[in-house]
Amino acid sequence: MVKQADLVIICVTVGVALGVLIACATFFAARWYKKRIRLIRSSNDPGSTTLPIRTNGLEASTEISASLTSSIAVSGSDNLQRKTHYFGWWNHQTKDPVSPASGILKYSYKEIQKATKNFTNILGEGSFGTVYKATMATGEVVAVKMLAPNSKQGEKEFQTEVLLLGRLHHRNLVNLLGYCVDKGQRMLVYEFMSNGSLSNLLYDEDKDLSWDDRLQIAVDISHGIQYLHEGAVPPVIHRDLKSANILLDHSVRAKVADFGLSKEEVFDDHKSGLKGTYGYMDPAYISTSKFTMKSDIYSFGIIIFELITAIHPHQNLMEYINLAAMDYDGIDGIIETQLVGKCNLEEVRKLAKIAHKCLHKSPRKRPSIGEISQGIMMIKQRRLVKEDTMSFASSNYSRTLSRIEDQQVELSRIATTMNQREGR
Ligand SMILES: Nc1ncnc2c1ncn2[C@@H]1O[C@H](COP(=O)(O)OP(=O)(O)OP(=O)(O)O)[C@@H](O)[C@H]1O
Repeated sequence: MVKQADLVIICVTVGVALGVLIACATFFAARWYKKRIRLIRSSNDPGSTTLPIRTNGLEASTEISASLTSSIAVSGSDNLQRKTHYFGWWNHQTKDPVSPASGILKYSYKEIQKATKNFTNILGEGSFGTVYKATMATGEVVAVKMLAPNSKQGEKEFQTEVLLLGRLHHRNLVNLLGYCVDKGQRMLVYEFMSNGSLSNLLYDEDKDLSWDDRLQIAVDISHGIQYLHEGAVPPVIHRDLKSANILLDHSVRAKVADFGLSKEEVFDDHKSGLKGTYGYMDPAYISTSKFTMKSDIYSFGIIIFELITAIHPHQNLMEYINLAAMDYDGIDGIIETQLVGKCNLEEVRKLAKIAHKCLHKSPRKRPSIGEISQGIMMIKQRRLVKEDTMSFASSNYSRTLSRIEDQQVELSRIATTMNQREGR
């Protein structure tokens, strides 16, 4: 029989255990409830939902709206088009859609009108609209892209461009300085790239691009893409890499331009919803409609071959590449004539090999932008080491030569002294 005292002890123990259990349950339930409330609040406030852009040694600087990045970031499918509802908050805040935190300036129509001399100084024309050269009140020279009227596609691209570029900064991306939403017009203000586009430089008659320039341009582009793919969090896919979207500054340093400007009209298969530019488009994307970082890599491979051959992808570049791939030195036969005899063939072959890997049929087998970047840098560095070794060798040789000359002078001096003594 259980004694009464034991019964009391058992009851107290069970009671205490039950109390502790209830206290724990209440504590965890309260924490879970608080967390949920916080999550609901933040999801209702797009402005506060920001994800950091990782610097990763790639010179990123600010933050990016989560709602935007989820539509731009890597997904493997055609997210950009499907997730346009994320821009809903933009449409409800048309007064000043860009957060001041983005660090870009808002201009009035009048300011831009004055800076462009009433829109007379045209730099070029793209599917987005006309691009003007402008001198702002501060004296700064900029490029102004004016959105063509009634362009729905352009409207979306405009939003993407302002939101994304306003927060992505890298020395190899064309910097967005400001924007204008005024008098029914939408404009983007960029840093001015005085040497225009790579395609203009490659295909204009009076261009002059040395092999060194081209190698440096390849390095610059790779760094721009590396920042997008590996520096930004979440990663960003450009989707329309081509020589026309690579701009060059006064010292022929290259920057990647035209983010978020998907151009349906360039590729005439509207039904498929494919975006990009014919000739640069990854065949795997065409067959699967899945756009990945490796599709950007494919386009970059085409740009590298343009740098080597100055053959436009619309002029059977792929056929020349395939022919050249049959021999180790096949690329020698399609190097742009301007470069023949003025470039290091070994370097050209190495760069072509990297470009070839970018065009691999299977996207998975294409290298990452980090690997490509490293590969191109190695071509440059190897040359520098060679030059260093040669100059070291030649400086050693001249030092030995001058030592021999010194010794000869000394010997002849001794001989003269001895002769003089003997003569005395
Ligand atoms: N930041 C800039 N600085 C100097 N010139 C520029 C700048 N941006 C664009 N341009 C000039 O304007 C032209 C048109 O540019 P835009 O980006 O609108 O079109 P695109 O890229 O050539 O073609 P598409 O938009 O059809 O792909 C370019 O070829 C270039 O010469």
